[in-house]
Amino acid sequence: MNKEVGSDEFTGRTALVTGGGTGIGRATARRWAAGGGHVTVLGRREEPLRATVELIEAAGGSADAVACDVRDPAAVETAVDRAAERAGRLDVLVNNAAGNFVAAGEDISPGGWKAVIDIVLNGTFHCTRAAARHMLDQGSGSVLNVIASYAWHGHPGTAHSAAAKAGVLAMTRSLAVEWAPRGVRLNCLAPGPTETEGASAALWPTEAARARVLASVPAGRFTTPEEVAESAAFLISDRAAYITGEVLTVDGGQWLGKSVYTDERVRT
Ligand SMILES: CCCCCCCCC/C=C/C(=O)SCCNC(=O)CCNC(=O)[C@H](O)C(C)(C)COP(=O)(O)OP(=O)(O)OC[C@H]1O[C@@H](n2cnc3c(N)ncnc32)[C@H](O)[C@@H]1OP(=O)(O)O
Ligand SMILES: NC(=O)C1=CN([C@@H]2O[C@H](COP(=O)(O)OP(=O)(O)OC[C@H]3O[C@@H](n4cnc5c(N)ncnc54)[C@H](OP(=O)(O)O)[C@@H]3O)[C@@H](O)[C@H]2O)C=CC1
Repeated sequence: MNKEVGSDEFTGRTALVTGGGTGIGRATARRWAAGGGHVTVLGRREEPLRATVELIEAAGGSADAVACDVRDPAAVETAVDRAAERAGRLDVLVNNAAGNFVAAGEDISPGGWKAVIDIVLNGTFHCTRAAARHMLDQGSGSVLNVIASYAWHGHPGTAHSAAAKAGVLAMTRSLAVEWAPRGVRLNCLAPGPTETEGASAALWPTEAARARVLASVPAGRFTTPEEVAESAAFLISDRAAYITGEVLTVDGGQWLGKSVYTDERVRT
C-alpha cells in the first residue's frame, strides 16, 4: 500500500488532469508521469495538450490528450470513460481547469458570472461524477480539486471565482464523507500566486498589479507550477491515504499574512 517515494511511485496507475495543457495542470501531469503513471490531459485547445504529451514522452513517460470542454457533461462523460477504458482503470482525477478575470462585482455580467461558475464549479462536478463511477466500481481512487484560499476568506474583484471555489470546497468535503467507505478520497489544494501565463494575463497583467500581488506574500516570492505540483503529487499518492476532505494551502503565508506590523516593527 504505502509505496516509497521514488520514480516508480505511480507505476501501473492512471490519472486524468483537467487543464493539463498549461501551468499548474501541465506541471502536475508531468510530475505524475515522472512517477511512472500514465496521464490523460484534458482541455479545450488541442495544441497545448499535445505539447504536454510531447514533453512527457520526451522524458520517457506515458501520456495522451483529449480535447473537451468541462462545461459539457456528455462530452466529459465520454472523455472520462475513454480515458478509463484505454488504461483499464482510473486512479486519480485532478480538477485543475479554471476560468477567471478581475472585475468589480457590479461589472460582472450574467454571462461572465455563468462562464466562471460553469467552468470551475459545474465542470468540477461533471468531471468528478464521471470519474467517481469508475473509482467507486474499483473501490479506490483519489480526486484533487485545485481551489484558492479566497474560497474561505473571499476576495474583492473575483467574486465569481471565489464563489465557485467555495462551492468546490463544500462539494469536496461532502463527497469525501460519502465516498470514504468506498475507498475514494477527495482533497483540495489551494496554491498562492503562481507564475503561469493564464494567471498572469487574467490577474496581474501589469507590473503594478504584479508588484501588489507580490507584496501580499510574506514569503516574498511567487511560487512555480512545479512547486505546486509537488504538493499535488503528495495528496494524490498513497502517502496521503488517510487524508480526505482536507485543504492543503501552498501560498507562502499569503492568506494568513494580514498583520499590520512589518518585520522591522516586530523587531523594534
Ligand atoms: C488578483 C488576485 C491575486 C490573488 C492571489 C491568487 C489567487 C488566484 C486564484 C485563481 C487563479 C485562477 O483561476 S488563474 C486561471 C486563469 N486562467 C484562465 O482564466 C484561462 C481560461 N479563461 C477563459 O477561458 C476565459 O477567460 C473565460 C472568460 C473565463 C471563459 O471564456 P469563454 O470563451 O467561455 O467566455 P467568453 O465568451 O469569452 O466570455 C464569457 C463572458 O465573460 C465576460 N468576460 C470575459 N472576460 C471578461 C473580463 N476580463 N472582464 C469582464 N467580463 C469578462 C464576457 O463578456 C462574457 O460575458 P457576456 O458578454 O455577458 O456573455
Ligand atoms: N496561478 C495562480 O496564481 C493560481 C491558480 N489557481 C488555480 O490553479 C489552477 C490552474 O491555474 P493556472 O495553471 O494558473 O492557469 P491556466 O490558465 O494555465 O490553466 C487553466 C487551464 O484550464 C483549462 N480550461 C479552461 N477552461 C476550460 C474548459 N471550459 N474546459 C476544459 N478546460 C478548460 C485551460 O485550457 P484551455 O483554455 O485549452 O481549455 C487551461 O489549461 C486553476 O484551478 C486556478 O484557479 C489557484 C490559485 C492561484
